[in-house]
Amino acid sequence: MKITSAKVIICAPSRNFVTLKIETDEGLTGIGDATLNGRELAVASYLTDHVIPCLIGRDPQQIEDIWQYLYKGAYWRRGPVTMSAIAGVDTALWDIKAKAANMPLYQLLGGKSRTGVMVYGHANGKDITQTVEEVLRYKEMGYKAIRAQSGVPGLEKVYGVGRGTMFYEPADADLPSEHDWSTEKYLRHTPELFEKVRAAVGPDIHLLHDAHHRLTPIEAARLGKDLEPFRLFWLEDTTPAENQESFRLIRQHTTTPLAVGEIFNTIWDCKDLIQNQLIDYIRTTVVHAGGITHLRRIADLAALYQVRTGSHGATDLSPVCMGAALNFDLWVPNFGIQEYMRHTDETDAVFPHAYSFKDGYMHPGEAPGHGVTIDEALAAKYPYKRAYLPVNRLQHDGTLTNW
Ligand SMILES: O=C(O)C(=O)C[C@H](O)[C@H](O)CO
Ligand SMILES: [Mg+2]
Repeated sequence: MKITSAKVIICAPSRNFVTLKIETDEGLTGIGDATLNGRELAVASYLTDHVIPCLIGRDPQQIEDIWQYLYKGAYWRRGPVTMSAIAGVDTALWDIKAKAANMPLYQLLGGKSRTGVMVYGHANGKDITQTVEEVLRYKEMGYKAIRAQSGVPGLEKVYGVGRGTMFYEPADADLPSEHDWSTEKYLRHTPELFEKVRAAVGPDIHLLHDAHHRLTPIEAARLGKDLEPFRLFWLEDTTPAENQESFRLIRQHTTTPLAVGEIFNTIWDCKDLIQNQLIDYIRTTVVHAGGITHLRRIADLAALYQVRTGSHGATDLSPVCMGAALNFDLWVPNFGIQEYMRHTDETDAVFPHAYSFKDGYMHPGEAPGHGVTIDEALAAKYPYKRAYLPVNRLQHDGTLTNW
């Protein structure tokens, strides 16, 4: 089999997505997600200008060799642009291989290890009362695990709290909008939020929370400690994780399980965290961590240390990524949970898919490949529209901080 052509499809049905489509001389095609929120065109250029010319004529069945060729061959390794581009190729090649085998991708990976993929949904509200109502609504919809985020008194806009309740989209402007931030206000508010949420929802629902990289290690340690009575499934992204060592300090102070990794691109970003057992869940996902081939390597390392997976699944990861991730999740032995932030109907129409949600669990479906396709004619009706994530400034003096 040979790769005869490949192209990048950029579309914006509700938000921007970058999709790589690979065609072969045997008529089989595969697609991969290569979306990098706010930097979409950089990955599109990386693929079109630098990767696609290297793919033509290669055997798409040699997934590992192509992965190594793109990773080592660039000389400049790692980084979100490179690894999202490699992920796009890798996902499309696994799609082709599974279609050639006439199997859903999870079968090719080793078959299913569980009956369904437990997912967590996003409940958020402008204040505690509204967030509690939302958590109960998610419970009613069948979710077994729910992430709770709430507006903070005295702050105008807070990460995780959108205008709508089902489709939160933080990349909301063609230049970054500016939010204000106060760690003191957030740390005062969040334990009360979880006290109320836990009391309302009962002991059996898994609760999660995302601090979105905003705290120092000692602040994170305090939050983890304050949240212990409410038995969180995980506390996510407490500190900017470039400094893997900082997790040691957090760990010394709290038994609240820790999750990190949505902005990691390779195994090198999480190697120390895993080997030193400083985290409980690794959140790397297919599109930003080099595809199925590399994610499998990360999960295997994590398994040695009883660290479980909890892949990122926000709306800026396309349904193509979601389909691939669900196949991975159904197989991976050390699965923990999968994030599931629903896409809009417009997005779902552009990316018809075999996966489905029922009673808190998802299933990738039985279609050969990863089970997601793209309606190119429909995609063409939604051209790229620049959209950036916000930035945060400290409320008291305007210093730029982590968003
Ligand atoms: O879903 C999450 O946990 C996020 O933190 C979402 C991120 O803000 C989003 O993917 C940024 O593009
Ligand atoms: Mg997050």
